[in-house]
Amino acid sequence: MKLNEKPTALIMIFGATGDLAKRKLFPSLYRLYKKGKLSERFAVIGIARRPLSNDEFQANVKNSVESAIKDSGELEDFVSHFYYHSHDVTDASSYLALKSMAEELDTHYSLEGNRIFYLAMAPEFFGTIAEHLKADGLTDVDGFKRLVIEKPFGHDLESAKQLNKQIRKAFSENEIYRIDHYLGKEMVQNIEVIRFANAIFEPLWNNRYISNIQVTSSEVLGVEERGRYYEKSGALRDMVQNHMLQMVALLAMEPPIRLTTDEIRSEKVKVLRAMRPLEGEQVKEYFVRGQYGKGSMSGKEVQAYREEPMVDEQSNTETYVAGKLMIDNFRWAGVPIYIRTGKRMAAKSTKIVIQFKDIPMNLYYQTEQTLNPNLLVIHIQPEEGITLYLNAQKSGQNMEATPVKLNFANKGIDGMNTPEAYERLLYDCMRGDATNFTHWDEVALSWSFVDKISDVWESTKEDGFPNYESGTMGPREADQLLEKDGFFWWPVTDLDVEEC
Ligand SMILES: NC(=O)C1=CN([C@@H]2O[C@H](COP(=O)(O)OP(=O)(O)OC[C@H]3O[C@@H](n4cnc5c(N)ncnc54)[C@H](OP(=O)(O)O)[C@@H]3O)[C@@H](O)[C@H]2O)C=CC1
Ligand SMILES: O=C1O[C@H](COP(=O)(O)O)[C@@H](O)[C@H](O)[C@H]1O
Repeated sequence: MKLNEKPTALIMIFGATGDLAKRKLFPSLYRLYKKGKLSERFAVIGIARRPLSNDEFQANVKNSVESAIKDSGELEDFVSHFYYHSHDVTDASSYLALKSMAEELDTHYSLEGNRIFYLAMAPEFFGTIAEHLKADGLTDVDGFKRLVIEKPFGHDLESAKQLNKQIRKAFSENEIYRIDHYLGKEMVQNIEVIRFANAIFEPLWNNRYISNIQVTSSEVLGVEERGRYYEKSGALRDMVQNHMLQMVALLAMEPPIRLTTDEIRSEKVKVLRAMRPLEGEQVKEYFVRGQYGKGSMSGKEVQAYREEPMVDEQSNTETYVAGKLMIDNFRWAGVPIYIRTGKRMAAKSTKIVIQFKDIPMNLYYQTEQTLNPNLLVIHIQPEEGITLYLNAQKSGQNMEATPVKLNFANKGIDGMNTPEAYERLLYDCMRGDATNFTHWDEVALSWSFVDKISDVWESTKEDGFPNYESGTMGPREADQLLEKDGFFWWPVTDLDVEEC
């Protein structure tokens, strides 16, 4: 399907009264509609247990769009495409009613039998829903059928395999769209373009010129209302297994022979296969875990993780992870890729810093001082852009090198907000482009890497928890992880350097 084509489909959202649907899915569908990317030939069935009429459901959709988007208009037309079906997904008898509703809407909107099943529900229901969809004939369609699955995809490799087996009974691999919303972010998608469309970077993108890479995704928010889920997940499963490893795969992969879904995925898989697995004692050497204690954030006292709702007061769950990854292949041998992510940190920031190796000698002026290394910084969020830190002679200075920066701010170009990750991903799914969704092989490899770490962490209680104060950048051990290699974490705030 071409980029400007307007897809036609019936979208069934399971979990349509939940938080994700309200905050992300409805506003994203609205943006697509408003931009003319959805044809008039679409319909949405919202599915959840609570009884709602179509009118009540449409009012909910309207409210959620209005709260997310300031200048929303044309809402009546938009919400008229939404229908509601009250249904307990564990109740086998109610799928047939859903089927006849789907068929009516298919005819009414001429949807050509295209169906998207979006599972915005707790993962324990994913397998059951997929099996019922097949058993009751909802997947017997003339057009395409696609299953969109939210994270977490399993709790470990074993449970992920089980889940995959269940959903594969009803959908083939190329009909499954596993969401990793980081892959929908503008600047995450830009990693490939920065690397493969610039003659100045690709030749340097290897262990001869890069000394280390740092990927940070820090959050200011704590665990909020998600204690029940987070207690079983922790930062390793919640962020590292998916978003962090996906960013690493994009940074480290070889250029694909073509920009097709299969070729890109196959290169990412090779990176994940080349990641050095960690066993036993090595986990301690390469990974650091943390848990936030109380602290002060923007002048307000906040409570420790162990005091959050639905969290065990002796919890051993990590809210912070820092790690060193080694990709044992020809391009990356010897280059550490450091990752860190955590909650209740000093700033909300996702950033990638590529630190280049020092030049062999400093010819300039204060030769006893080393020059600042060249850095390429990819700002994923909240700001979006690229900064290149160079050394240059400042006017008036004689043969003296000073650090300067070249800045490209993505949002500064036309003042427009870049599309929400979910907006892109929904559109991609409707168009049948699975490039920015994770293939089963990537999921499996990520789990097998992460499982080794969680096995060790779960069998050894961390006595020092909580080990970082809310409002800081994590535990001291995370700094030591880099210090022992002769590096340090670059700050997530901009370096105080003059712009050229
Ligand atoms: N919220 C977010 O920002 C994010 C969420 N996710 C993932 O998205 C999924 C949904 O999350 P979220 O929206 O936060 O969850 P919520 O708990 O807010 O919503 C759950 C939804 O499922 C429905 N539901 C629960 N049990 C049943 C049942 N037996 N039959 C039919 N419907 C049922 C609920 O409605 P009712 O009670 O009326 O049945 C509700 O609509 C999860 O997998 C989560 O991990 C992923 C990333 C971000
Ligand atoms: O998937 C998740 O991501 C969010 C962070 O996403 P971001 O787009 O705001 O960076 C995280 O808060 C959440 O715990 C996790 O489940």
